[in-house]
Amino acid sequence: MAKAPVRVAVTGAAGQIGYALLFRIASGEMLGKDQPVILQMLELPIDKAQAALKGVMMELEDCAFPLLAGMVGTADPKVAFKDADYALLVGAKPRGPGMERKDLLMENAKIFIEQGKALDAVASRNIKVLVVGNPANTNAWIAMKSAPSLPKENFTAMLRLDHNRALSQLASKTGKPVDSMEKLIVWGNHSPTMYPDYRFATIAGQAAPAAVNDDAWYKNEFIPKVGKRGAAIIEARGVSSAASAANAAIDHMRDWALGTNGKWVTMGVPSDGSYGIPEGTLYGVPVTCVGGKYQRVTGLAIDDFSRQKMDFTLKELQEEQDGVKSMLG
Ligand SMILES: NC(=O)C1=CN([C@@H]2O[C@H](COP(=O)(O)OP(=O)(O)OC[C@H]3O[C@@H](n4cnc5c(N)ncnc54)[C@H](O)[C@@H]3O)[C@@H](O)[C@H]2O)C=CC1
Ligand SMILES: O=C([O-])CC(=O)C(=O)O
Repeated sequence: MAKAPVRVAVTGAAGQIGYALLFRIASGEMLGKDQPVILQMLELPIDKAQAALKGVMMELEDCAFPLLAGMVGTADPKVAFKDADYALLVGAKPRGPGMERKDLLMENAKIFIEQGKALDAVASRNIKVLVVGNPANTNAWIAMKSAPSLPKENFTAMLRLDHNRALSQLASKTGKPVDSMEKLIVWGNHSPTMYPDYRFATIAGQAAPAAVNDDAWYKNEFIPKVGKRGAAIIEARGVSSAASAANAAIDHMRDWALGTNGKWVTMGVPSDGSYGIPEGTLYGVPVTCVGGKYQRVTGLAIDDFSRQKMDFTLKELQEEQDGVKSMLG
Protein backbone atom coordinates (compact mmCIF):
# COMPACT_ATOMS: atom_id res chain seq x y z
CA MET A 1 0.00 0.00 0.00
CA ALA A 2 1.27 3.51 -0.79
CA LYS A 3 2.65 5.43 2.19
CA ALA A 4 0.72 8.42 3.55
CA PRO A 5 2.40 11.77 2.78
CA VAL A 6 4.51 13.45 5.46
CA ARG A 7 4.74 17.21 5.96
CA VAL A 8 8.14 18.84 5.46
CA ALA A 9 8.52 22.51 6.42
CA VAL A 10 11.39 24.47 4.86
CA THR A 11 12.12 28.06 5.86
CA GLY A 12 14.05 30.48 3.67
CA ALA A 13 12.56 28.54 0.79
CA ALA A 14 13.37 31.16 -1.85
CA GLY A 15 17.00 31.53 -0.79
CA GLN A 16 20.15 29.93 -2.19
CA ILE A 17 20.04 26.81 -0.04
CA GLY A 18 16.28 26.50 -0.45
CA TYR A 19 16.70 26.39 -4.21
CA ALA A 20 19.27 23.60 -3.93
CA LEU A 21 17.22 21.68 -1.37
CA LEU A 22 13.53 21.64 -2.24
CA PHE A 23 13.79 19.80 -5.55
CA ARG A 24 15.82 17.03 -3.95
CA ILE A 25 13.32 16.62 -1.12
CA ALA A 26 10.47 16.49 -3.63
CA SER A 27 12.28 13.86 -5.70
CA GLY A 28 12.59 11.52 -2.71
CA GLU A 29 16.29 11.90 -2.01
CA MET A 30 15.71 12.81 1.63
CA LEU A 31 12.98 10.50 2.86
CA GLY A 32 13.03 7.73 0.28
CA LYS A 33 11.69 7.07 -3.19
CA ASP A 34 8.45 5.63 -1.76
CA GLN A 35 7.64 8.49 0.63
CA PRO A 36 5.24 11.19 -0.63
CA VAL A 37 5.83 14.65 0.82
CA ILE A 38 3.85 17.84 1.31
CA LEU A 39 6.19 20.85 1.21
CA GLN A 40 5.28 23.71 3.56
CA MET A 41 7.48 26.64 2.59
CA LEU A 42 8.08 29.79 4.61
CA GLU A 43 9.47 33.10 3.36
CA LEU A 44 9.56 36.63 4.69
CA PRO A 45 6.37 38.69 4.44
CA ILE A 46 7.87 40.99 1.82
CA ASP A 47 6.79 41.17 -1.81
CA LYS A 48 10.14 40.25 -3.31
CA ALA A 49 10.56 37.14 -1.14
CA GLN A 50 6.96 36.02 -1.66
CA ALA A 51 7.24 36.53 -5.45
CA ALA A 52 10.47 34.50 -5.51
CA LEU A 53 8.79 31.77 -3.45
CA LYS A 54 5.92 31.70 -5.94
CA GLY A 55 8.45 31.19 -8.72
CA VAL A 56 10.09 28.30 -6.87
CA MET A 57 6.68 26.69 -6.38
CA MET A 58 5.93 27.10 -10.10
CA GLU A 59 9.19 25.31 -10.88
CA LEU A 60 8.41 22.54 -8.41
CA GLU A 61 5.07 22.13 -10.16
CA ASP A 62 6.81 21.98 -13.53
CA CYS A 63 8.93 19.04 -12.37
CA ALA A 64 5.80 16.88 -11.99
CA PHE A 65 7.43 14.99 -9.13
CA PRO A 66 5.31 11.88 -8.44
CA LEU A 67 6.14 12.12 -4.71
CA LEU A 68 5.11 15.76 -4.31
CA ALA A 69 1.67 15.35 -2.76
CA GLY A 70 1.05 19.03 -2.00
CA MET A 71 2.60 22.45 -1.46
CA VAL A 72 1.96 25.39 0.81
CA GLY A 73 3.74 28.74 0.44
CA THR A 74 3.32 31.20 3.29
CA ALA A 75 4.74 34.06 5.33
CA ASP A 76 3.20 32.73 8.55
CA PRO A 77 5.32 30.29 10.60
CA LYS A 78 2.19 28.78 12.16
CA VAL A 79 0.94 27.83 8.70
CA ALA A 80 4.34 26.52 7.60
CA PHE A 81 4.80 24.37 10.72
CA LYS A 82 1.20 23.14 11.06
CA ASP A 83 1.39 19.37 11.76
CA ALA A 84 4.91 19.31 10.27
CA ASP A 85 6.79 16.02 10.67
CA TYR A 86 10.12 17.54 9.61
CA ALA A 87 11.36 21.13 9.67
CA LEU A 88 14.50 22.41 7.98
CA LEU A 89 15.14 25.87 9.42
CA VAL A 90 17.29 27.49 6.75
CA GLY A 91 15.84 31.00 6.56
CA ALA A 92 18.25 33.47 8.17
CA LYS A 93 20.75 36.07 7.11
CA PRO A 94 23.99 34.55 5.77
CA ARG A 95 27.41 36.01 6.57
CA GLY A 96 29.50 37.91 4.06
CA PRO A 97 33.28 38.28 3.67
CA GLY A 98 35.15 39.13 6.89
CA MET A 99 32.32 38.06 9.22
CA GLU A 100 32.20 35.16 11.67
CA ARG A 101 28.96 33.19 11.98
CA LYS A 102 28.47 34.43 15.53
CA ASP A 103 28.29 37.99 14.14
CA LEU A 104 24.83 36.97 12.91
CA LEU A 105 23.69 35.97 16.37
CA MET A 106 21.59 38.91 17.50
CA GLU A 107 19.92 39.40 14.14
CA ASN A 108 19.05 35.75 13.59
CA ALA A 109 18.16 34.93 17.23
CA LYS A 110 14.81 36.71 16.87
CA ILE A 111 13.87 34.42 13.98
CA PHE A 112 14.54 31.27 15.99
CA ILE A 113 12.62 32.49 19.03
CA GLU A 114 9.56 33.17 16.87
CA GLN A 115 9.90 29.91 14.97
CA GLY A 116 10.54 27.86 18.12
CA LYS A 117 7.29 29.22 19.56
CA ALA A 118 5.40 28.45 16.36
CA LEU A 119 6.77 24.89 16.28
CA ASP A 120 5.74 24.49 19.91
CA ALA A 121 2.22 25.61 19.09
CA VAL A 122 1.40 23.70 15.90
CA ALA A 123 3.96 21.08 14.81
CA SER A 124 3.67 17.31 15.18
CA ARG A 125 4.91 16.25 18.63
CA ASN A 126 7.33 13.91 16.83
CA ILE A 127 8.78 16.58 14.57
CA LYS A 128 12.44 16.31 13.60
CA VAL A 129 14.00 19.78 13.42
CA LEU A 130 17.27 20.57 11.67
CA VAL A 131 18.68 24.07 12.06
CA VAL A 132 20.88 25.20 9.17
CA GLY A 133 20.70 29.01 9.59
CA ASN A 134 23.80 30.39 11.34
CA PRO A 135 25.05 30.33 13.99
CA ALA A 136 23.40 26.93 13.67
CA ASN A 137 24.13 25.38 17.08
CA THR A 138 22.98 28.37 19.07
CA ASN A 139 19.97 28.97 16.83
CA ALA A 140 18.93 25.35 17.41
CA TRP A 141 19.39 25.88 21.15
CA ILE A 142 17.24 29.03 20.96
CA ALA A 143 14.48 27.22 19.03
CA MET A 144 14.59 24.31 21.50
CA LYS A 145 14.33 26.68 24.48
CA SER A 146 11.43 28.48 22.80
CA ALA A 147 9.50 25.21 22.33
CA PRO A 148 9.20 23.80 25.86
CA SER A 149 6.39 21.37 25.03
CA LEU A 150 8.41 19.53 22.37
CA PRO A 151 11.02 16.91 23.33
CA LYS A 152 14.49 18.48 23.45
CA GLU A 153 16.01 15.67 21.42
CA ASN A 154 13.86 16.71 18.44
CA PHE A 155 16.12 19.75 17.88
CA THR A 156 19.38 19.30 16.00
CA ALA A 157 21.97 21.53 14.33
CA MET A 158 23.87 20.87 11.14
CA LEU A 159 27.47 19.75 11.43
CA ARG A 160 27.15 17.35 8.52
CA LEU A 161 28.70 19.78 6.08
CA ASP A 162 31.78 19.86 8.31
CA HIS A 163 31.75 16.06 8.55
CA ASN A 164 31.52 15.75 4.75
CA ARG A 165 34.27 18.34 4.25
CA ALA A 166 36.53 16.39 6.61
CA LEU A 167 35.84 13.13 4.73
CA SER A 168 36.78 14.73 1.42
CA GLN A 169 40.00 16.21 2.80
CA LEU A 170 41.03 12.80 4.16
CA ALA A 171 40.15 11.20 0.83
CA SER A 172 42.36 13.58 -1.10
CA LYS A 173 45.24 13.17 1.38
CA THR A 174 45.17 9.36 1.35
CA GLY A 175 43.88 8.69 -2.17
CA LYS A 176 41.17 6.44 -0.70
CA PRO A 177 37.44 6.79 -1.49
CA VAL A 178 35.17 8.61 0.97
CA ASP A 179 32.97 5.56 1.37
CA SER A 180 35.92 3.58 2.71
CA MET A 181 35.93 5.82 5.79
CA GLU A 182 34.19 5.10 9.07
CA LYS A 183 33.96 6.62 12.53
CA LEU A 184 34.98 10.19 11.84
CA ILE A 185 33.77 12.83 14.32
CA VAL A 186 33.41 16.61 14.27
CA TRP A 187 32.96 17.80 17.86
CA GLY A 188 31.39 21.05 18.94
CA ASN A 189 30.31 24.22 17.23
CA HIS A 190 29.75 24.82 13.50
CA SER A 191 32.46 27.48 13.55
CA PRO A 192 36.24 27.56 13.12
CA THR A 193 36.57 26.20 16.70
CA MET A 194 35.04 22.85 15.67
CA TYR A 195 37.27 19.82 16.26
CA PRO A 196 37.45 17.21 13.49
CA ASP A 197 38.71 14.11 15.32
CA TYR A 198 40.11 11.18 13.32
CA ARG A 199 41.46 9.18 16.28
CA PHE A 200 38.80 6.46 16.00
CA ALA A 201 38.38 6.67 12.22
CA THR A 202 39.36 3.95 9.80
CA ILE A 203 40.23 4.41 6.15
CA ALA A 204 39.84 1.30 4.02
CA GLY A 205 40.05 -0.72 7.23
CA GLN A 206 43.28 0.88 8.47
CA ALA A 207 43.43 3.24 11.47
CA ALA A 208 43.18 6.79 10.10
CA PRO A 209 46.23 8.21 11.95
CA ALA A 210 48.35 5.40 10.46
CA ALA A 211 46.80 5.76 7.00
CA VAL A 212 47.47 9.52 7.01
CA ASN A 213 50.84 9.11 8.75
CA ASP A 214 51.36 12.86 9.01
CA ASP A 215 50.43 14.25 12.43
CA ALA A 216 51.70 17.75 11.54
CA TRP A 217 49.36 17.84 8.52
CA TYR A 218 46.47 16.64 10.68
CA LYS A 219 47.00 19.27 13.37
CA ASN A 220 48.28 22.24 11.36
CA GLU A 221 46.49 21.89 8.01
CA PHE A 222 43.52 19.52 8.18
CA ILE A 223 41.85 20.80 11.37
CA PRO A 224 42.02 24.51 10.42
CA LYS A 225 41.14 23.83 6.79
CA VAL A 226 37.91 22.02 7.69
CA GLY A 227 37.09 24.73 10.26
CA LYS A 228 37.62 27.58 7.83
CA ARG A 229 36.16 25.98 4.72
CA GLY A 230 32.99 28.08 4.88
CA ALA A 231 35.04 31.28 4.75
CA ALA A 232 37.12 29.91 1.85
CA ILE A 233 33.90 29.26 -0.10
CA ILE A 234 32.68 32.81 0.61
CA GLU A 235 36.01 34.19 -0.59
CA ALA A 236 35.82 32.15 -3.80
CA ARG A 237 32.11 32.58 -4.61
CA GLY A 238 31.34 35.91 -2.98
CA VAL A 239 28.41 34.21 -1.22
CA SER A 240 28.26 31.32 1.22
CA SER A 241 28.04 27.65 0.32
CA ALA A 242 24.62 26.54 -0.87
CA ALA A 243 24.57 23.29 -2.86
CA SER A 244 26.96 21.57 -0.44
CA ALA A 245 24.94 22.89 2.50
CA ALA A 246 21.70 21.59 0.97
CA ASN A 247 23.41 18.26 0.31
CA ALA A 248 24.48 18.02 3.95
CA ALA A 249 20.94 18.84 5.11
CA ILE A 250 19.61 15.99 2.97
CA ASP A 251 22.26 13.63 4.39
CA HIS A 252 21.44 14.66 7.98
CA MET A 253 17.68 14.23 7.67
CA ARG A 254 17.87 11.05 5.56
CA ASP A 255 20.14 9.38 8.08
CA TRP A 256 18.02 10.50 11.04
CA ALA A 257 14.81 9.29 9.41
CA LEU A 258 16.01 6.15 7.64
CA GLY A 259 19.04 5.07 9.72
CA THR A 260 22.79 4.80 9.25
CA ASN A 261 23.21 1.01 9.31
CA GLY A 262 25.60 1.31 12.22
CA LYS A 263 27.74 4.01 10.59
CA TRP A 264 28.81 6.99 12.69
CA VAL A 265 27.73 10.43 11.52
CA THR A 266 28.06 13.83 13.21
CA MET A 267 24.95 15.65 14.42
CA GLY A 268 24.62 18.71 16.62
CA VAL A 269 22.34 17.47 19.42
CA PRO A 270 21.44 18.64 22.95
CA SER A 271 24.05 17.13 25.24
CA ASP A 272 23.07 14.49 27.80
CA GLY A 273 26.01 15.58 29.95
CA SER A 274 28.45 13.03 28.52
CA TYR A 275 32.00 13.93 27.46
CA GLY A 276 32.00 16.87 29.88
CA ILE A 277 29.51 18.82 27.74
CA PRO A 278 26.88 20.44 29.98
CA GLU A 279 23.40 19.03 29.53
CA GLY A 280 21.32 20.78 26.88
CA THR A 281 24.21 22.41 25.00
CA LEU A 282 23.79 21.85 21.25
CA TYR A 283 27.13 20.24 20.43
CA GLY A 284 28.42 18.16 17.51
CA VAL A 285 28.87 14.52 18.57
CA PRO A 286 29.11 11.13 16.88
CA VAL A 287 25.79 9.31 16.57
CA THR A 288 24.28 6.31 14.86
CA CYS A 289 20.62 6.39 13.81
CA VAL A 290 18.07 3.61 13.91
CA GLY A 291 14.26 3.54 13.84
CA GLY A 292 13.98 7.32 13.42
CA LYS A 293 16.13 8.05 16.50
CA TYR A 294 19.75 9.04 16.97
CA GLN A 295 21.92 7.42 19.60
CA ARG A 296 25.14 8.97 20.84
CA VAL A 297 28.30 6.94 20.49
CA THR A 298 29.34 6.58 24.11
CA GLY A 299 32.46 5.77 26.10
CA LEU A 300 35.11 7.20 23.77
CA ALA A 301 38.40 8.08 25.46
CA ILE A 302 39.23 11.78 25.41
CA ASP A 303 42.97 12.53 25.45
CA ASP A 304 44.55 15.85 26.52
CA PHE A 305 44.71 17.30 23.00
CA SER A 306 41.04 16.45 22.39
CA ARG A 307 39.94 17.72 25.81
CA GLN A 308 41.55 21.08 25.11
CA LYS A 309 39.94 21.32 21.64
CA MET A 310 36.53 20.19 22.93
CA ASP A 311 36.60 22.69 25.80
CA PHE A 312 37.63 25.50 23.46
CA THR A 313 34.66 25.01 21.13
CA LEU A 314 32.38 24.53 24.18
CA LYS A 315 33.54 27.86 25.61
CA GLU A 316 32.55 29.60 22.39
CA LEU A 317 29.13 27.98 22.46
CA GLN A 318 28.62 29.06 26.06
CA GLU A 319 29.55 32.64 25.13
CA GLU A 320 27.03 32.54 22.29
CA GLN A 321 24.35 31.27 24.67
CA ASP A 322 25.21 33.97 27.22
CA GLY A 323 24.86 36.58 24.45
CA VAL A 324 21.22 35.69 23.79
CA LYS A 325 20.01 34.43 27.19
CA SER A 326 18.35 37.75 28.04
CA MET A 327 16.21 37.52 24.89
CA LEU A 328 14.74 34.18 25.92
CA GLY A 329 12.68 35.60 28.77
N1 LIG B 1 24.97 25.07 9.05
C1 LIG B 1 25.62 25.10 7.92
O1 LIG B 1 26.47 24.22 7.64
C2 LIG B 1 25.38 26.19 6.91
C3 LIG B 1 24.54 27.24 7.21
N2 LIG B 1 24.30 28.24 6.31
C4 LIG B 1 23.38 29.31 6.71
O2 LIG B 1 22.10 29.07 6.13
C5 LIG B 1 21.37 30.31 6.10
C6 LIG B 1 20.73 30.51 4.73
O3 LIG B 1 21.72 30.64 3.74
P1 LIG B 1 21.34 31.01 2.23
O4 LIG B 1 20.21 30.18 1.74
O5 LIG B 1 22.60 31.01 1.49
O6 LIG B 1 20.84 32.52 2.41
P2 LIG B 1 19.91 33.37 1.42
O7 LIG B 1 20.02 34.79 1.86
O8 LIG B 1 20.18 33.03 0.00
O9 LIG B 1 18.47 32.81 1.76
C7 LIG B 1 17.88 32.96 3.01
C8 LIG B 1 16.40 33.10 2.77
O10 LIG B 1 15.78 33.12 4.04
C9 LIG B 1 14.73 34.06 3.98
N3 LIG B 1 14.44 34.46 5.37
C10 LIG B 1 15.09 35.32 6.16
N4 LIG B 1 14.48 35.43 7.34
C11 LIG B 1 13.43 34.58 7.32
C12 LIG B 1 12.42 34.26 8.24
N5 LIG B 1 12.35 34.84 9.43
N6 LIG B 1 11.50 33.35 7.87
C13 LIG B 1 11.55 32.77 6.66
N7 LIG B 1 12.46 33.05 5.72
C14 LIG B 1 13.40 33.95 6.06
C15 LIG B 1 15.26 35.19 3.11
O11 LIG B 1 14.21 35.97 2.55
C16 LIG B 1 16.03 34.40 2.05
O12 LIG B 1 15.23 34.09 0.92
C17 LIG B 1 22.40 31.39 6.49
O13 LIG B 1 22.23 31.69 7.86
C18 LIG B 1 23.72 30.71 6.26
O14 LIG B 1 24.75 31.27 7.03
C19 LIG B 1 24.88 28.23 5.09
C20 LIG B 1 25.72 27.19 4.73
C21 LIG B 1 26.04 26.11 5.62
O1 LIG C 1 30.46 29.80 6.28
C1 LIG C 1 29.30 30.24 6.21
O2 LIG C 1 28.93 31.34 6.60
C2 LIG C 1 28.28 29.30 5.65
C3 LIG C 1 28.50 28.03 6.35
O3 LIG C 1 28.08 27.87 7.48
C4 LIG C 1 29.44 27.07 5.77
O4 LIG C 1 29.70 27.10 4.57
O5 LIG C 1 29.96 26.26 6.54
